[in-house]
Amino acid sequence: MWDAPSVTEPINATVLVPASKSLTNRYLVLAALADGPCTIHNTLISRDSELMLDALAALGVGVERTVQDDRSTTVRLTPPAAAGPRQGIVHIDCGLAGTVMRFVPALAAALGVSAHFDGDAGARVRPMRPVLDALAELGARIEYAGQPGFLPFTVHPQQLGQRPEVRIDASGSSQFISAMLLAGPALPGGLRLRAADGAVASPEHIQMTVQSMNELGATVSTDPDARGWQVAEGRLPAFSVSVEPDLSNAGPFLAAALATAGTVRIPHWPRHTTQIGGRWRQILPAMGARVELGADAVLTVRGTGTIGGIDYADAAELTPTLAALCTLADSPSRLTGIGHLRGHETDRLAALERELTRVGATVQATEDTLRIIPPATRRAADMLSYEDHRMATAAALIGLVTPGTRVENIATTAKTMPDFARMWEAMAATAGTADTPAAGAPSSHTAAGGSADAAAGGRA
Ligand SMILES: O=C(O)C1=C[C@@H](OP(=O)(O)O)[C@@H](O)[C@H](O)C1
Ligand SMILES: C=C(OP(=O)(O)O)C(=O)O
Repeated sequence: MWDAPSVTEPINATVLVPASKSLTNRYLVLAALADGPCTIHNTLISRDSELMLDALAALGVGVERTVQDDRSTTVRLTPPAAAGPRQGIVHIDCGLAGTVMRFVPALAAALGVSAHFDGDAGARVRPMRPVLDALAELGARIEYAGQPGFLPFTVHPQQLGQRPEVRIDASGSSQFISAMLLAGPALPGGLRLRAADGAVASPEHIQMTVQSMNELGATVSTDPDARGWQVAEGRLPAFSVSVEPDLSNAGPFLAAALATAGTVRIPHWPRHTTQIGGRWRQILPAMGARVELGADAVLTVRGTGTIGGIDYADAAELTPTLAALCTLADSPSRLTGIGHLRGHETDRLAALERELTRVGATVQATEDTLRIIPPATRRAADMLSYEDHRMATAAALIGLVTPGTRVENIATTAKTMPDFARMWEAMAATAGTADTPAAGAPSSHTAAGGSADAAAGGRA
């Protein structure tokens, strides 16, 4: 149990947010398909990215890392010299990382490596079937060790062949589509992929995959209806890239500005991004904040003391933070189109319903919607995190303005932000300090009452 810090005055912090999990793990996979060594600056170092690095090493990718003076990590990856059948079966631990459990089986199959996959207990119930069926359709053999369609399983690539078109049900996760697209350049004849009828989960993440691939020299096209994709076969040219800060993980810090009527600045905010966290720039003003992206790439969010409820669709991985903020609002909210979050780290709709009710909110979860009526008075509670980093950070946000809140297993934030507790405590410690313009150099502490720096992580 972690005693969440609480404040009674506005916070005033500059927060250096670590690199994006989604971009890091895409760049890592793509480096395995390049024609020479690749360099990834400001690589996220967290449980999910470590699992990906270990998986790539098991597939024959050379991995060297260097910690830079500014504490960011640069990773140099050397792809395997040639794809093709190898002796033996490699073992891959997916932890609870959706990007590892979905992206790596497709990559292993495309590289011709037989691999056994397993993960945390919570990973064994996350949906896998659509991507494994797609690999089977291309000629791989999938051997399930437990329940068919779930971890653990072994992928035997056999001889992958070409298909005119592969169809995938993407209603459970966009990662099924992303996995196949990322492996596409290494598949014989490339890939033509279509989403089967029905919803496509988290479409921003598919766009992120397509854009990252094209930026790094792959050839991926999207059908006009955004439900079909074509990937050309061919090794990517060796690349060097720098990872943006994780804008979804910026969310709880930005929300803290609203919760405390304070100010939070995030340096290195990309003006254009494929990250869904880019949407905080629209969501937070709609809830009453003042939001400004400066020419110096610092995003400044100022709380006004009023938080309005919101009716919002498709918040995807932003949902836990948003739901916590809705609990602090002065009017009800409705979050729709989030049914597939029931297959995330935990059933997030059920978990949010339970935990937000614990602090006094009236919460109703339907199959794909959350309705949240904020409590007249919040209760301090012991909030559970369900091995879910975003449930833990959502609880920290409530704790920031609800003295006595404790959060179970705050260490679960190591999935994407290992330094979260320290960063959050540093941010809380700025409560009551004077508001000053954001410092240009994010790591500088201003003397005597200036804006404190709750920095951690590296800069691009
Ligand atoms: O591809 C990615 O990096 C991700 C895709 C999304 O998954 P779903 O489509 O399963 O929601 C998102 O929620 C997850 O945090 C990261
Ligand atoms: C759903 C998430 O993670 P994963 O990549 O494990 O699917 C998430 O980070 O919100």
